[in-house]
This record gives sequence, structure tokens and C-alpha cells, in this order.
Amino acid sequence: MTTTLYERLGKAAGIARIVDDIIDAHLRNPIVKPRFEQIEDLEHARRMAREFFCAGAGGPEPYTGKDMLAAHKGMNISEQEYLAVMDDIVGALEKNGIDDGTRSEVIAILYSLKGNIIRV
Ligand code: HEM
Repeated sequence: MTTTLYERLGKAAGIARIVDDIIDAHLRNPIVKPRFEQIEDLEHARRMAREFFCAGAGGPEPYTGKDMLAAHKGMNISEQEYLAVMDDIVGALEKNGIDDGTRSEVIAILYSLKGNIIRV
């Protein structure tokens, strides 16, 4: 039996916990903290990130947020900030007991989005 990425991440409930840990990590990470402290509606951003991961992992939840280019346009996000965000995501996946292969899959998907996020 193969399981989907969505299932291996713990479906909506598991993804919600992972996203909460990612946001907590960003708010503690000196490299990206100022960006995330400035967000006016953090609960909205949290909801969008949960939807994005659910939909991106093949879950049934629709993603109702902006595409990655529109969401990050004009922010002048650096390569270093992008890496810091990726590191926080890996840390949150590890904290939630996500296996090595699944972590690599998530990182590969996110890496493919970098052209829509860095210095756009
Ligand atoms: C790993 C790749 C990333 C993914 C998958 C991602 C995903 C998202 C999503 C889904 C949103 C919500 C869009 C919406 O409101 O409709 C968002 C917003 C945001 N992202 Fe990212 N992001 C990534 C990288 C980054 C990086 C590297 C930074 C900067 C350090 C960043 C900073 C922000 C900020 C500040 C917002 C909120 C904008 C606002 O509502 O005021 N993101 N991101």
C-alpha cells in the first residue's frame, strides 16, 4: 500500500500542527523574525499556510490564497531568508516525527517554488 504525501504529513490535523510549529520557529528565527512580526493578520496567514500545505500535499482542502509570486512580490526576499524559512520547515517536520523520505519530498516541492519567492 502506498500512502499519499498528505497522509504521511498527518492530514489536515497533522499539517495544522506542523504549520503552527513553522510559524513559531519563524518568530524565533532572527533572520526572518522581522518579516513575520510585521504581518497584520497572522491568523489569516496561518490559515493560508495550512491550506497551501494541505492542497500542495494532495489533500481535499482548496487553497484560497494568493499564488506564491503574488504573495511575495515586492518583499525583496533574499536567498538567506529563503534558506532560513526552509530550515524552520525542516525543523518543524522533524519535531513532528515526519520521516526522512517525506521530509525530502516536501523540501523538493518547496525548492521548486524559489523562483517565485526570492527577489521577485
Ligand atoms: C518556502 C517557501 C514559502 C512558502 C510555501 C510560502 C507560503 C506562503 C503563503 C501560503 C502565504 C499566504 C498568502 C496569502 O495571504 O494569500 C505567504 C505569505 C507570506 N510570506 Fe511566504 N512562503 C514561503 C517563503 C517565504 C519567505 C522566504 C519569506 C520571507 C522571509 C516569506 C514571507 C511571507 C510573508 C511576510 C507573508 C505574509 C504577507 C502578508 O499577508 O502580509 N515567505 N507565504
